[in-house]
Amino acid sequence: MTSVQMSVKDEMVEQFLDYASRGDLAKVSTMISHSSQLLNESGRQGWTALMLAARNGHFDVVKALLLNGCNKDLVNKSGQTAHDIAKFWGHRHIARFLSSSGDVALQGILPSSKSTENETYFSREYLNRMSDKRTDSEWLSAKQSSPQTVFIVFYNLDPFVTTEPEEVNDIQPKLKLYRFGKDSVKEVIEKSDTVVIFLGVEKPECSPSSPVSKEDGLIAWFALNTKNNPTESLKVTASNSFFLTQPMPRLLMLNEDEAGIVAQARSVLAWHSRYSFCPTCGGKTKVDEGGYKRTCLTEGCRSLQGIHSTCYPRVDPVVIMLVLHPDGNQCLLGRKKSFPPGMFSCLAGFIEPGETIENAVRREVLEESGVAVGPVQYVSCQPWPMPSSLMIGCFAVAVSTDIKVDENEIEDARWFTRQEVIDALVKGNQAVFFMPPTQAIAHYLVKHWIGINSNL
Ligand SMILES: NC(=O)C1=CN([C@@H]2O[C@H](COP(=O)(O)OP(=O)(O)OC[C@H]3O[C@@H](n4cnc5c(N)ncnc54)[C@H](O)[C@@H]3O)[C@@H](O)[C@H]2O)C=CC1
Ligand SMILES: [Mg+2]
Ligand SMILES: [Mg+2]
Ligand SMILES: [Mg+2]
Ligand SMILES: [Zn+2]
Repeated sequence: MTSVQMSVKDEMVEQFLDYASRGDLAKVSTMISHSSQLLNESGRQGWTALMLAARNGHFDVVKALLLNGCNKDLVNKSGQTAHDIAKFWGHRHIARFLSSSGDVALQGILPSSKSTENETYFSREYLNRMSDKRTDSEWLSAKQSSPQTVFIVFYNLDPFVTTEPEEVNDIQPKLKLYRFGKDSVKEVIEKSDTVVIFLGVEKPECSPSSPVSKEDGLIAWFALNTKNNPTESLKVTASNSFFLTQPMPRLLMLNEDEAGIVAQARSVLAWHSRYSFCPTCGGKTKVDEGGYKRTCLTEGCRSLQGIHSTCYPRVDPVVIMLVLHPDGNQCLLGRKKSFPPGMFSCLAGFIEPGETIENAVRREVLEESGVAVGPVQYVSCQPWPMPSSLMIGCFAVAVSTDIKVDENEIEDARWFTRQEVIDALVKGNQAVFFMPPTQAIAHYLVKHWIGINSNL
């Protein structure tokens, strides 16, 4: 670095420290938004902006610095932290604030994080997957021939469902997976293009009234997918049964137990339908381990040496985030061109290789909306079997508020006030905008921020 560059930088640091010391929040915030590296810079005697703000009792500046991710554990040349300094000079509220955990810096913006796991649609584990049985081919084939075993059938990844007789005329009837026995699916299973996967066994508490299988008391579930319309050969008894086309939004009409089963089955079956050949050599493969592996049939293929991820079902992690305004009372929602008119949702994006959840949140929000994000907090996740994503739901706090939409990705993004969001949740499509359905994690994140019981 040249001496001219050095002095420009020194001058900036000097000015930044001066603003922090004098409690000029607006100037401090502007400088951070241009250069976040200033946050941990120090001047004379190793004093940082946080220490100077703490020394002079500027609580709002201390909060802003922490919110932007400055390190509160740095020490000056006398070995004092910002906390020590605040305590020494009698600013007890600042000292208390600095001594509490990092999360407290976000108080009033982020809702308190609960340690309990939050259930979302598609996330319920109705079955015990019993992965140890996937390699027990004898056990698997005994289960496939057991009269108690349940088969669910997909045709081009659309599940075969039925409606409850009394619900047929409802505007939006609840759908149920059609549970076939082994004899009804015999012909379909024998077809060469059919893939059969083992899903698991019913947990005892799930099936109190089901007949118990005589071999080991476990009722197994399998799913199969075929590319040829199997309606003829499925000995269907119920007339109000059909293949559920258009997964979105119709897959959201199942009950919670079955939504979890479909999340598992459809994702694995979609993987089979897209990866029929070996990704390493392009050769033919065979289905192994109850449908949880595809093994290459080409002798000497590299995928046969050691363990390779190409042989196992894939999951794509996606971050989905509710970005909160620094004032704590607005949130950022966007809309894609493909959304129904009037609908806004959380921003979302695929995690890229070599990226953390937090960095993916910051990158996607910046790319799509131009808003810079500081702290990120994980909230909950949701399997999304279209075809095989895991939606990782987060809250994120914005550190800049100007919006510049990337029109290639989204059509619009806006800050909505808490009241506008409450109206959208309460009034549905009578409000300024409307939200995705309750089953989507975007809906859940917004409700969770507002503090409404997410089961309502
Ligand atoms: N459950 C929910 O509440 C919501 C779910 N979503 C889902 O989140 C997912 C990701 O959101 P986007 O905004 O589309 O992501 P995105 O913002 O990363 O943009 C999508 C683009 O990323 C590229 N891409 C990178 N990796 C990809 C992969 N593994 N699969 C497909 N495309 C990939 C493609 O060019 C694609 O057009 C979508 O599948 C969407 O259905 C989105 C919003 C709400
Ligand atoms: Mg994107
Ligand atoms: Mg996106
Ligand atoms: Mg992306
Ligand atoms: Zn191969």
